[in-house]
Amino acid sequence: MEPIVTKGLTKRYGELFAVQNLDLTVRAGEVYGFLGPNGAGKTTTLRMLLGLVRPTAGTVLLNGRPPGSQPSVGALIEGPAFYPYLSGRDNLRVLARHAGVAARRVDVVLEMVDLSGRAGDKYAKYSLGMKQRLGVAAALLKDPRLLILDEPTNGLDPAGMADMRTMVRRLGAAGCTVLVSSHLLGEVQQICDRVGVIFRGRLVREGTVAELRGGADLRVVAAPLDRAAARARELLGAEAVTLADGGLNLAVGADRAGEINTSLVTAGVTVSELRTVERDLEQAFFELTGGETDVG
Ligand SMILES: Nc1ncnc2c1ncn2[C@@H]1O[C@H](COP(=O)(O)OP(=O)(O)OP(=O)(O)O)[C@@H](O)[C@H]1O
Repeated sequence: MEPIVTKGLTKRYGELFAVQNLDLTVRAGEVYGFLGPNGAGKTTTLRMLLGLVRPTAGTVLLNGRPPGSQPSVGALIEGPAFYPYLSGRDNLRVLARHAGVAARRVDVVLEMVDLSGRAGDKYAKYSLGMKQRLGVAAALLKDPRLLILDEPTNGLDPAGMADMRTMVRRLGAAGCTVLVSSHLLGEVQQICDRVGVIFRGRLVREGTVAELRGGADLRVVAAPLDRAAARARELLGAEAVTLADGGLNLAVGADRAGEINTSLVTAGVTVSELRTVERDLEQAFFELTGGETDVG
């Protein structure tokens, strides 16, 4: 059974469709990146997944059941409320008692988020990254099979972000399904198996990081460039050829490199460079959202 399936999920606020007709599937055991610029509808979607916001239309199934109080789902959706004067460990003990979770689980989750060494320190003394990780620890208390994290790296310094990434990867490797939202491509690119891109409330792409990148381009530097461009357009079609940085970017696979080289040389073009370049996710994201990103 899939941990998350939404069908036609929609939330309207007055005239505004915060989320529109969203079909999302998160598979068991994967780390799924929910990527989109600020205001794209990520938080609204996650709130609907957790049953905190009522959809205008559409359905959500978590492990085959409608959202609600399911022990198999943990979430960090907004800064969790902790007692500043209690230690991290004591804060978790309070939560564990409320949730009916055995006290010994507290040290297990502290270890999972790499806070064991600082568990006795007062929450007020924690860095933002440690506070966020304690929030994740709280979400893990009930040993959920599905973890939903809303922008867990928001506001963190690079070291805090790296710690959070390591932690999410480790949870994924341990068999937990994780849905993590972000407006930062780099984050998602580094930790996620699959990515869904949301823009203006709609899911505009879904796939693996590699699929989203759309494969590689061929980069050609040649002279005269105009003749090279004309020949490449004849061979590959105009839409596959882009002039950039004093060369050509060709949207074709590396398997055509030899053929392209021969064709250019035959046309009297001198080829000084011909190599494959990976398109990065940032470029794909930029194209999908028409440049309206908050790429960090
Ligand atoms: N309660 C609400 N009432 C009216 N409009 C809302 C409400 N909640 C969200 N919106 C609007 O819905 C859109 C999507 O917001 P949402 O918070 O889901 O985006 P987001 O992708 O999570 O962005 P961010 O990263 O900035 O939180 C925004 O235009 C927002 O202003």
